[in-house]
Amino acid sequence: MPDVEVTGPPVERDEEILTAPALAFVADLQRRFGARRDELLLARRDRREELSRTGRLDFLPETAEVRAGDWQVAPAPADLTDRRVEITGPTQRKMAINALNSGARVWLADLEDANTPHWANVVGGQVTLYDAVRRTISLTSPEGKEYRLRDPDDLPVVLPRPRGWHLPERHLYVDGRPAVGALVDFGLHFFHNAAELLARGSGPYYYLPKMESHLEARLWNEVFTHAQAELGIPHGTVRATVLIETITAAFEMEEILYELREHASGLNAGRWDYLFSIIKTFRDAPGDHTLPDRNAVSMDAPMMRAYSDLLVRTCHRRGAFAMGGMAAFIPSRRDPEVNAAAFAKVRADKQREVEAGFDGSWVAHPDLVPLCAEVFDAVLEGPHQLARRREDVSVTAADLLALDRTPGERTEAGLRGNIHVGIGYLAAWLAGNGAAAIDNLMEDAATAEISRSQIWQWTHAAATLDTGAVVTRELVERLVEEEYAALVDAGAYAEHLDRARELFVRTALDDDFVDFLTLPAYDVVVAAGG
Ligand SMILES: CC(=O)SCCNC(=O)CCNC(=O)[C@H](O)C(C)(C)COP(=O)(O)OP(=O)(O)OC[C@H]1O[C@@H](n2cnc3c(N)ncnc32)[C@H](O)[C@@H]1OP(=O)(O)O
Ligand SMILES: O=CC(=O)O
Ligand SMILES: [Mg+2]
Repeated sequence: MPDVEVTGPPVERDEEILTAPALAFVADLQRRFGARRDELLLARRDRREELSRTGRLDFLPETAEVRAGDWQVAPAPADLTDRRVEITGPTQRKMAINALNSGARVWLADLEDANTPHWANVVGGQVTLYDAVRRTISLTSPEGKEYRLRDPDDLPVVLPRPRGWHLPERHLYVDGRPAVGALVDFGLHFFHNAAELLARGSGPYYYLPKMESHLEARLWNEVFTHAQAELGIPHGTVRATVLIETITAAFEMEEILYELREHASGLNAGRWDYLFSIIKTFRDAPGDHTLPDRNAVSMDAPMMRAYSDLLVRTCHRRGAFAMGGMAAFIPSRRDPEVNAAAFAKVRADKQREVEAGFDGSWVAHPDLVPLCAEVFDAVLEGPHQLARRREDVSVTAADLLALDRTPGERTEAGLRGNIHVGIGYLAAWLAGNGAAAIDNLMEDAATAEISRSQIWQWTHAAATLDTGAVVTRELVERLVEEEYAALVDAGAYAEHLDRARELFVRTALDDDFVDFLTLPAYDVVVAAGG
């Protein structure tokens, strides 16, 4: 068996991305850092087991000095000082061009929540990013529509988001083992583009998802340090914005910034994975940790406010940007009523963020870029509001864990919605689309995780609904049949619905809780040769 083996199907222009030196670079990352990543995943499991026994979590005593210390992250590079509007989206070519033409300051090029790791997306995404860096990206759609960069000299800064530490890349083997997906995504992008970006006055900048501890941030820092040295890129060129989207990471915001301080740009309030993490972490802990309907948990809930305020305070104290998250409401160019409702809700969300001190925020659709810009323009006096230190904020462990003070009810409509979205989204995912609009909401891997984990928790806790009905396996199975029938009638992704239902039922109901929905879903993709 060769040291490095690509087992994925052929992808257009893969020979430009999977070159021998690029694969050697990724293999080197895998050999140096793969074992440590495996250890960190095991540590996650041990910690979760402890949390499920105690139901308690606190700031780490062993890192008190870091929290008390006087340090700052590296100053922002010139092209990353104004981040008031960031558009997110998959690296599919048409959407990439639309994102680059959207007027946003940053495009989060998503290889994660909004992406499925079909080999065609993994390699195709790298081709898109390669062309985007060099301003050569264009497309003629099957309908004959021409897509070109409107102004190649004035484009958003591109921040790819590699996969989280948990996902393997099962189409690329190093010494007989699947490489770590995150190292493949980062490694290929960095290898092909770091020097080119520098030559163009920018740099290799990334979003880092789903970390659960500062030790995981330390590993990323080691990867950056090594990758830069290996390619002769000056130390400290990389900039990373870390999503604080797990409950354990919320207790280690300072430590995560500290580990990455020579490469850190900011933190982002990834509210959807954060909710998933809360449900997952405390799903079977002693006491009642159930939350109301997914859509009832707003950013005004005390625990979400505490999380968001702590993030702004931590960032600004350390000279890092505080980035807002995603309001899931998607505008519609066809339905004025839906459009108006989406605009009003997104506006309220962005208003809350700018008032809380965030320096910018995310939108999921190009039509929302001007709205987000308008809200931040009205408040920001310069490119950011780092000077607002938020010293008024004081957040305790109890504030972050105030699940029981979250207003809202558990309803049958909520339960049904979780099933509808979960199966509908998984069908899209299996077809290769990692983001979908379902009932005018943006759904991606993070929101689907909430749907299935909430059902797991409600069922295992025998939670009661507003009707007085108890959530049982039988009730869920009956609603699954009904929602499945509705999805069949609707006709979208018909050939994937059976698999999607099977995956959903398994991950929402089996006693053995799967850490990530995308792990068994990826098995299905790989088995189908995708
Ligand atoms: C929890 C988190 O991690 S959030 C971040 C991850 N999630 C995401 O990034 C989701 C981003 N958003 C999307 O993928 C899309 O907006 C969807 C799938 C939700 C909806 O997409 P569509 O159904 O195509 O929306 P719609 O029909 O209104 O799109 C209109 C146009 O805008 C484009 N568009 C929509 N969203 C985006 C986007 N985020 N980036 C670039 N272009 C976009 C469409 O491609 C379409 O282009 P066209 O007119 O040239 O054909
Ligand atoms: O990645 C963002 C989130 O909300 O999850
Ligand atoms: Mg996320």
